[in-house]
Amino acid sequence: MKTLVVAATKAELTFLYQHFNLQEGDFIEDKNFDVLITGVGMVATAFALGKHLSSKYKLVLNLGIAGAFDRGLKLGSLVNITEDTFAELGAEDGEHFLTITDLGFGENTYKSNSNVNLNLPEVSGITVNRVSGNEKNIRNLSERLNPKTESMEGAAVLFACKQEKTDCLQVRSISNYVEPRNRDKWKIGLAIKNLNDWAIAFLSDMN
Ligand SMILES: O=C(O)c1cccc(C(=O)CC[C@H]2O[C@@H](n3cnc4c(=O)[nH]cnc43)[C@H](O)[C@@H]2O)c1
Repeated sequence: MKTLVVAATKAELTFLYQHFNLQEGDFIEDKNFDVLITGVGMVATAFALGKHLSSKYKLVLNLGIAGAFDRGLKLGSLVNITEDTFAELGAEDGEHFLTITDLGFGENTYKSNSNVNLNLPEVSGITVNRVSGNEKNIRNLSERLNPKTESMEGAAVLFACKQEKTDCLQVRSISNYVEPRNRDKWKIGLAIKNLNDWAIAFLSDMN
């Protein structure tokens, strides 16, 4: 059985493509693992996984960059996001937020699930449609959910894996802090390099 590597953009896997000499394209089948590029966001991710996730995979490995709420996480450092929440899924009730669980429509938090020990800091994250860049919104999210990271896909991957009963891991590299938007401070290159170095070693060791 194979591993399915899932990322939002090909740019986030640049060095992995180079190292394993992968062909161009958004779904690549290699000897020991396949790669799926979903597009940015939870809708694109859910759609792509709906098309490609199947029982032929023993593990889904979600890779990407992420924002950090926790200033203790260094830019370029890697985290194992073991729990991820759809932060906006629910209803506003004045100043109060009702989750879909409060509304009686199911879960909004999903966990990763694997026996593999990654030896990376384990954190909980949130998944959003809109990158947080407004002080009041950031404070509300922190108080309500106490997340350490933020991405636009993570919870969708964990959700799909739960539906398909497939083991999954989410490893992300911190590219920026969650704060009022200042793109000049983002360290995307460093985050992608460190993420790819880790992923190349992990996938090489597995096989
Ligand atoms: O501009 C570039 O060079 C570049 C290269 C590769 C990827 C990007 C992206 O913007 C990827 C979008 C991806 O990043 C995740 N992300 C990163 N930081 C945050 C955040 O603070 N809040 C939410 N999501 C974040 C997200 O998962 C996107 O899919 C640019």
